[in-house]
Amino acid sequence: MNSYDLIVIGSGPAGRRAAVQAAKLGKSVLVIEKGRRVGGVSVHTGTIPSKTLRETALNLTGWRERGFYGRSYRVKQNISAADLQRRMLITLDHEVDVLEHQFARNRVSEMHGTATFIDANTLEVTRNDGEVLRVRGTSVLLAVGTRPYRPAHIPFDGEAIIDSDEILEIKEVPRSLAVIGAGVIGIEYATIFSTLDTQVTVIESRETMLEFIDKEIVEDFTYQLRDRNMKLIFGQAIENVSRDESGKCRIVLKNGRIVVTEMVLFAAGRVGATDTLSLSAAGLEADNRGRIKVDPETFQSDVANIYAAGDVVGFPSLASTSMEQGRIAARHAVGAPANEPPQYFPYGIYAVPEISTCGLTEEEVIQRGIPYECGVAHFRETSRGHIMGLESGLLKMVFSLKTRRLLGVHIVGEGATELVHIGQAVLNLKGTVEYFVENTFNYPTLAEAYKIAGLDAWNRMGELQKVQKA
Ligand SMILES: Cc1cc2nc3c(=O)[nH]c(=O)nc-3n(C[C@H](O)[C@H](O)[C@H](O)COP(=O)(O)OP(=O)(O)OC[C@H]3O[C@@H](n4cnc5c(N)ncnc54)[C@H](O)[C@@H]3O)c2cc1C
Ligand SMILES: NC(=O)c1ccc[n+]([C@@H]2O[C@H](COP(=O)([O-])OP(=O)(O)OC[C@H]3O[C@@H](n4cnc5c(N)ncnc54)[C@H](O)[C@@H]3O)[C@@H](O)[C@H]2O)c1
Repeated sequence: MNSYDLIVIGSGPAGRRAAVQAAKLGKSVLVIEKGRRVGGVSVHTGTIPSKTLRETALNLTGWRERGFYGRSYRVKQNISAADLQRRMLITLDHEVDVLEHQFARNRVSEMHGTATFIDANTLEVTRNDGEVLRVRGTSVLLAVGTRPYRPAHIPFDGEAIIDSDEILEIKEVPRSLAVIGAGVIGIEYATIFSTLDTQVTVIESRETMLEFIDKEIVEDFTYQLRDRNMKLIFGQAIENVSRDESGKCRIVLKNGRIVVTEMVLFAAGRVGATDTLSLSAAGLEADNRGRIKVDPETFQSDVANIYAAGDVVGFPSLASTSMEQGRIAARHAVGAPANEPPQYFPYGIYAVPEISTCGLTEEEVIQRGIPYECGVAHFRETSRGHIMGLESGLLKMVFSLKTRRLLGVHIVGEGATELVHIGQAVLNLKGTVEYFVENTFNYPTLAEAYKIAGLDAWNRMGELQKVQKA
């Protein structure tokens, strides 16, 4: 039986960073991946395919140019599902190639098969060709991720009633689509398909969506979606979903309303992929959503030599945070502890338009009783916004009145997921409103919105200070 310092189960963002980190520290590492190719959900069914689909849809529809040329402007008429998938496959191949090369040059061993525990140090791997073998690890990292939640009462058929894995393989772009669940996945796909002129209806059982995002940003976002005719139904549970004789999907809501569409995307959460691991053999157990409890600083589970990182440990379930969790877990596992990560990380929602946020929302600041001031800039106030023909886009910053420090940055609009990093740096370096007022920003850029929002807040905060000093 082969032995390794660290065995990593899963080759998604958490697994891959962990494996390379341990290898860089001179440890022997094995990655076990049940998929045919490495990369995990992130590369094959989640982050990268959905973001590539988004980029393709925006390019082929000419979405970004419509501010100038009107809503009927198209780069390509009749965009097909094949058009959308072509670019995705090329991107995925490239991602896998980069990853394989990383593993090879860092001497990380790979095994393709499904891992199950025999005991806390021993794993049985059923390889994809049927062969079964055992391996031993001093430490084991569970980076098995999640899969779509598929409740029994939804009649998934892989064709018209689908989950977020299956949406990547559709044969035609639907004329109408109902998206059940206004979480990040649901909202990203709903808005992407809306750019393709699909009539989209979003059904969400809660009264609002994206509750962790600053309310003013969600309001602006919601207005934009409604303005382009997307139907948003909040506070409505689903009675049943079916297909009629003509193949159309019928969604009956608890209040009796019926929504009829060509396709239904069920995107109401995900569950940890822990059911095939035989966790009990290692002395571990998962919660009712398949997730594993860990120490938030070391990612060590209740069993000393077993660690878990990435989506399988729950919030925030991002590729970005999973990578960092994997790296930290690997360092602890091989006895080279890492520093704690900075307090604030960015969250990017690749809807159309993008949303990105870092730090405290205005609602959180109020809840904590912190005296504060906000600064706001509209992208249409920036020269870059004019050049790009932007009609929308909003950047908001929240500052402490007492310390003048930036507490949170919230953006909706073009480039939000890139722009947020300026705010993130100031936030984690404990910068104040003066940073934005005193520094010069490239012109014309969207980043100038920081200057405008900073001045907006400072004008009010400055007056307050003078009064206090007097
Ligand atoms: C549609 C969608 C869009 C997303 N968009 C973004 C985004 O824009 N930005 C962002 O930061 N995050 C995004 N995410 C989230 C991101 O994909 C996840 O946070 C990330 O993939 C989690 O990484 P992970 O390492 O935990 O595991 P995963 O990427 O889930 O990979 C786990 C791997 O483990 C393997 N595995 C499972 N069980 C076993 C076993 N028993 N034996 C062997 N192998 C096993 C699986 O085959 C899989 O390859 C998105 C997710 C989805 C679904
Ligand atoms: N851009 C990104 O970073 C990105 C993109 C996609 C996914 N993700 C990650 O993937 C994870 C999973 O995303 P998700 O959107 O599937 O899950 P989620 O749990 O975040 O959202 C599910 C939504 O569906 C609603 N819902 C649940 N049951 C329902 C029902 N029966 N009818 C109507 N609505 C219902 C919930 O109230 C919730 O709003 C997220 O935690 C997220 O971090 C990140």
